[in-house]
Amino acid sequence: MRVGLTGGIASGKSTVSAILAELGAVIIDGDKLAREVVEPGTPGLAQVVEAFGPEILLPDGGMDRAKVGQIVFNDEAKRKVLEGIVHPLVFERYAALEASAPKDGVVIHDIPLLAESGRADTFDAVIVVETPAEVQIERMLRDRGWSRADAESRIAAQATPEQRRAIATYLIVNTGTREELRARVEAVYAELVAAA
Ligand SMILES: CC(C)(COP(=O)(O)OP(=O)(O)OC[C@H]1O[C@@H](n2cnc3c(N)ncnc32)[C@H](O)[C@@H]1O)[C@@H](O)C(=O)NCCC(=O)NCCS
Ligand SMILES: Nc1ncnc2c1ncn2[C@@H]1O[C@H](COP(=O)(O)OP(=O)(O)OP(=O)(O)O)[C@@H](O)[C@H]1O
Repeated sequence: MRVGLTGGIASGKSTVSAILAELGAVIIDGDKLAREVVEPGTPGLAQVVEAFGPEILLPDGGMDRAKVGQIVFNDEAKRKVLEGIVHPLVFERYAALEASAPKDGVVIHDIPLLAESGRADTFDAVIVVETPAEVQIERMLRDRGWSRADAESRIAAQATPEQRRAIATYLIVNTGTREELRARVEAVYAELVAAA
């Protein structure tokens, strides 16, 4: 069973995906793939440098993610350029990983931009993790050291909660404790296994 997992930034996707992994699901992590395709020495990073200039490189040859984030979350056209480079490379990786994933059981595709991609209906089910914007912002200020404006610009670059709800088979509202989150994830996983 192929399941999409999505949610806004800092909504709790990675926490949900870690619980699902403990329960036995196979996880394919979109953010991780998006980092791998621009690692030093990759054709992906060469394309990013061609588009954004060598000033987005760190002295060690890696991509300066903070700098690229500052650029693309304040300029939609530049964000589209970056996405035009990274997303096709990520989808290639997905296809390869999917081909080698086990054919039975539950495979979770953690895709931050699933609602934006228009590909939700290619999955057997979609889990949406939802957290109020104010909580997302507080977490970004606390964990990432970003300014409120940085946090708000990331949220503004993403789908709205209504757009995500529209693709949800299972909605996980993450406003309670971690224990409550775990209980809800366990219930959703039991339903997925029953349907697989
Ligand atoms: C701009 C970059 C360099 C910033 O890196 P940084 O380390 O600060 O963030 P990280 O990659 O950990 O992403 C954190 C979160 O930001 C959000 N985010 C990332 N890219 C985007 C985007 N293009 N549009 C909207 N939100 C995004 C997602 O919620 C993601 O979970 C990086 O996010 C990136 O390369 N983005 C383009 C690729 C992409 O779209 N990735 C997301 C899904 S595949
Ligand atoms: N129910 C909860 N109670 C308290 N803290 C939580 C809860 N759910 C998630 N968190 C915390 O909120 C932060 C963001 O969660 P997580 O990393 O899972 O989100 P994410 O959606 O994967 O984020 P990103 O979009 O940045 O990858 C983490 O520090 C996590 O431990």
